[in-house]
Amino acid sequence: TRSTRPQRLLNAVRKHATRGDPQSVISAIDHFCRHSEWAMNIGDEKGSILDSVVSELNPEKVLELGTYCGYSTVRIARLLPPGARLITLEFNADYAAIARQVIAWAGLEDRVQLVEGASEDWIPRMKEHFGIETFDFVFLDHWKDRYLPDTKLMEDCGLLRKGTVLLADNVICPGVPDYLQYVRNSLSYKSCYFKSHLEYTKAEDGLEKSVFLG
Ligand SMILES: COCc1ccccc1-c1cc(O)c2[nH]cnc(=O)c2c1
Ligand SMILES: [Mg+2]
Repeated sequence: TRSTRPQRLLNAVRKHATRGDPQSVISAIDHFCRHSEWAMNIGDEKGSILDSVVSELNPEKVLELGTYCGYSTVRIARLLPPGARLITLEFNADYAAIARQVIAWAGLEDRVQLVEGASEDWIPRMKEHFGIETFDFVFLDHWKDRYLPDTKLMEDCGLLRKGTVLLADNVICPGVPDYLQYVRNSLSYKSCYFKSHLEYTKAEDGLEKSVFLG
């Protein structure tokens, strides 16, 4: 049977990246997506913005919504101190299977917990199942129609605290108008837009950074 694009992306990581070297995994995926097949990783341009937000914040507890092949998981986890924890939720079992292997190739499995399932099922279980009180940083990169309901669900579950930072991918392309309107107009958030480009293309896209004010 034909291989899938995520499987071909993993093959490129195994062929070109060094085990235990997260930067080489990132570079191998970016090279594959620029020169072989486009894939919906955040990419190197928006990825540098993600890096700067994470480095400035130094979060202990991180939630990622939407793992895909684990590219942004590796980008974030490589910047975390060994005691920090990143929980990443992926609905698609095939993507999750590839992501586990990409994360392991980068040598970051000790900091990452990949959970398969729907965000709306797992967000209410973060406290009792993972012993999480609140998150310091949340990266939203999953289904665009889930950004707003999942943000409201995290608020209702008490998973956000004064100063928690939400960073949302694709706020222009494909776009998340309802989420943008909410975080930009709610008195509970201080929001700002980082203009960039859709991964590996010249199309406009950007990241929205929103600080929860409690
Ligand atoms: C399957 O659509 C791929 C695509 C096609 C055209 C434009 C944008 C996207 C796109 C880009 C992304 O960074 C994404 N990140 C997370 N979940 C997505 O569905 C997603 C989609
Ligand atoms: Mg994205």
